[in-house]
Amino acid sequence: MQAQQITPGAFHYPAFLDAAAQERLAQEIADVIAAAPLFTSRMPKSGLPMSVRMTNCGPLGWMSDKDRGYRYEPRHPETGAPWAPIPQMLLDIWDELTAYPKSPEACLVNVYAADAKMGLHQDRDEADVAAPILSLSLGADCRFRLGGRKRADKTTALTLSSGDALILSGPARLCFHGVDRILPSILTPLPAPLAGQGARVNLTLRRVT
Ligand SMILES: O=C(O)CCC(=O)C(=O)O
Ligand SMILES: [Fe+2]
Repeated sequence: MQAQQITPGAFHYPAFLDAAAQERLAQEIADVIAAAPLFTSRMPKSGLPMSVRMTNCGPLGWMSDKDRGYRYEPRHPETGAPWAPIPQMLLDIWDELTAYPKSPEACLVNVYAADAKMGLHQDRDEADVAAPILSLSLGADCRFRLGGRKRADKTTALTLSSGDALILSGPARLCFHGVDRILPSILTPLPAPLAGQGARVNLTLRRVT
């Protein structure tokens, strides 16, 4: 599998998952959503809703609300149920692409409608920043933006497509990143098991503690 290094420590694997693997993953994620319904996180302090809807699997899940802000929780904020385990398929991909000695503890599932986006941010709610972040995308293309470790650093844009993997590791682990917009993608709907959920699904596997 050919990786393209975007910046030191940031590796893009275009078409890492073939169509059959995307379909299998979509079924796993549809099962995760059925067990742990999508919810809306809110920005700390302002309480403004995020445009993505989300859920999680794994011992911990990421969420945010007005009063307590960004954090990991062992239970779904609305149902109170523990998150389902991370599917074996994702644990295998983590081992293959990161070679990190510990398993991921959280898999955040972000579901983007065609008009959803995600502002430039760092993933820094994790105690373990030695571990990479592994991202997988399904469905519509997006314009992904990657910067440096300071918000004002120069950024580069790349397209993330269905089946792509992206790793933020080492010097890129704390780089700012975001999703400018979903690109029109009549040709790449979500795989069948996720049809109707939105335009794009992104998974991030994270080590937290
Ligand atoms: O959707 C993406 O590609 C990025 C998601 C992300 O940065 C996050 O969930 O922290
Ligand atoms: Fe992020």
